[in-house]
Amino acid sequence: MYSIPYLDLPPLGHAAGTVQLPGSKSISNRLLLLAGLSEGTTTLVDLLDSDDTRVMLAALRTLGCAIVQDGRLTRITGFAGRPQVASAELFLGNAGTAMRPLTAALAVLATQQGGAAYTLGGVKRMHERPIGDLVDALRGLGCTVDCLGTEGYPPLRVAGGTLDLAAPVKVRGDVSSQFLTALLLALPLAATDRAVTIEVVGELISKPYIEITLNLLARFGIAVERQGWERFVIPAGSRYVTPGEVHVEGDASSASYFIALGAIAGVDAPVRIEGVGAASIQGDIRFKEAAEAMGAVVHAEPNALEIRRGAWPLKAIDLDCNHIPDAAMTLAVMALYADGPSTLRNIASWRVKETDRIAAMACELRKLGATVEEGEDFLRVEPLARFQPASIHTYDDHRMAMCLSLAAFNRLNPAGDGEHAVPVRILDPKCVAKTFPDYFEALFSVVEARAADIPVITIDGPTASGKGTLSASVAAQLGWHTLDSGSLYRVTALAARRAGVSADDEQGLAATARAMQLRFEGVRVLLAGEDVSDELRDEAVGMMASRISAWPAVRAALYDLQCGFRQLPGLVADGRDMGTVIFPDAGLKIFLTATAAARAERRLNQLIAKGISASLDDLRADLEARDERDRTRATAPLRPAEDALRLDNSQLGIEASVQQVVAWWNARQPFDAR
Ligand SMILES: Nc1ncnc2c1ncn2[C@@H]1O[C@H](COP(=O)(O)OP(=O)(O)OP(=O)(O)O)[C@@H](O)[C@H]1O
Ligand SMILES: Nc1ccn([C@H]2C[C@H](O)[C@@H](COP(=O)(O)O)O2)c(=O)n1
Repeated sequence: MYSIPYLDLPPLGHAAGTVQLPGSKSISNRLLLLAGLSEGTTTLVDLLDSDDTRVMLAALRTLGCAIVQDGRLTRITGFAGRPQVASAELFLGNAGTAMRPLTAALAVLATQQGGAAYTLGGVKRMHERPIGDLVDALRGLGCTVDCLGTEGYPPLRVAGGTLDLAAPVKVRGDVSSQFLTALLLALPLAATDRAVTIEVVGELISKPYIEITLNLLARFGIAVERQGWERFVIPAGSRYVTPGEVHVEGDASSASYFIALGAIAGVDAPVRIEGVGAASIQGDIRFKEAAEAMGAVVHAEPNALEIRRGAWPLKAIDLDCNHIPDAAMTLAVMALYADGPSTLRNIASWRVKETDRIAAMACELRKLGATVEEGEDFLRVEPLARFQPASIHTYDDHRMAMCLSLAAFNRLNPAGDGEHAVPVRILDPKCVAKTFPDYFEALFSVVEARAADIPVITIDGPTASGKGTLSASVAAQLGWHTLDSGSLYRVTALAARRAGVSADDEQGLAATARAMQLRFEGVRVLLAGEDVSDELRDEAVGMMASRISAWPAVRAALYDLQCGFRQLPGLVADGRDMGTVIFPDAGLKIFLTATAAARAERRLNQLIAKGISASLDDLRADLEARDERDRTRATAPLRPAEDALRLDNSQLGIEASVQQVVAWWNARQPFDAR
């Protein structure tokens, strides 16, 4: 996951490959609650691991469930309708799928257990999301529910009361279907002696989510009788019975981003999505039909989808999106690539989600340059001929981040010239943790970008100037990859030494460099499967690396390997010739220096930390000799690129150096501060 303030997406190109979807959030949190309420142990396979499921798991633990997580399996031993604690304060983040059903379940349980009292709260936005319709329904049933802040909003306290099930329980269905889901999940706890009827007031929205609820209830032994979409009867004698093992299918809403990706960029080969398909019980699977209406070519298997681009530009649509409320957001961004204005209707529920998604989507699409009309319950988006670079606010809303990432395909824009392309900055990218923590990693694994579009910062300089340290920290701040090019010369030196190849044998060394079987695992370097990272830092290996790196054939042998590190979303490369030879088109080049005295002292401290003693004078003499050789060799000598910025960190701390480089980088980016 990218836990950084912003992630810049360079202009992206074609897409192909396979994505494994994380488990469905809606199914995961429903299953967790059902397992928690049941007697016995339920094993959930491929449960979603995200912010929203973590708060549900924590709440269930607090209430007395035993939970064991073991790889793909989560085993939950339920509290069988009797929480182990009579009072608890539950923090539920911004997870509506936890807040609503837990409120209902605990309100009902609190009526059955004298003295029980539970409070349920979350983050600030959760306290702005209405829950009044559910509170009214529960109070109508005889539960005692207090709103601790604003009436009709969390935080809530449920405590005591007397259930009266004689009359049907009434609940509004036109703001959020989660209120009905909450009652459907909670009321089997009360339907022991008599059937309980729920009546929906108003037109029920998001019906597919109710189908998921009914489907999962059935698996736990509760066969709800549905009478149209107005009445639901929970049979007398209801009792939750664990089905044993349940597999969590992939998240159909999350699939929408990759379906869109195939429709926009699946040009030569399809994008394959595994984990969800035609057999899905999730309503958002019908996003597939909306994408097909826009031109996508979709091949559906029971548990997988393959998507290719069909019509291009995409076809504009005018669609009632009530049946795919979450996935429909993705259509708003696809509309930028369409052949006319697209209208998404019946989406009023967007306004009470993680953020007011109609307002947020309109605002962010306009930043890209789009013309957008926003109504109480609709959004009309015109195709965009020329995208503007934009810094996208994500409103702590995972779907805003994932949808807007699709704007990075603007190089493919059918109304564009194929040349004009802009990056997209996604602010607070870690908000995807709510449902899809590794979304951006998954995206980068199936998309391509022109090498020239992938940003590079080079950091060259003499030995022990702090290149590696600076490079790693800048890369961590930007979410980029690193290339420690010195380690490639060092590993060549080590491989040659082991193979008995002389430092004077240019062709033998080049052959050694080409034949090396290397693997990089983070900062670790593996040579023929052996982790040689520590050995590479030997002073003798460094000295030999300096000698062999003077040979043009050795440098040529390592050229392609180094270029291959230029991968999405960006690269910070350090060495001697990064800015002059390997990445001459880098967007920012730094020449990092420090006095020989400072560098020798840093090296000494490094050795002392490793328990190795050395003389400061010897170290200084060695590094000066190495610098001299690196500077004076004929091929790719150590020198600043003409357009490099110089940074002397003799007196500048690591953090200050990092902030300086990031500031230089940002000053060159096209994003404004909106
Ligand atoms: N600005 C700084 N101030 C003080 N110490 C620093 C600074 N930058 C780096 N160092 C320290 O200097 C030492 C050498 O840093 P580093 O290994 O990053 O240098 P390098 O240029 O990559 O070296 P080499 O060329 O040998 O690979 C490390 O112990 C590091 O913590
Ligand atoms: N781009 C590079 C990187 C390194 N070298 C050579 C010269 C250095 O003395 C030696 C070891 O590098 P270090 O790990 O100390 O950065 O490798 C080079 O020629 N070009």
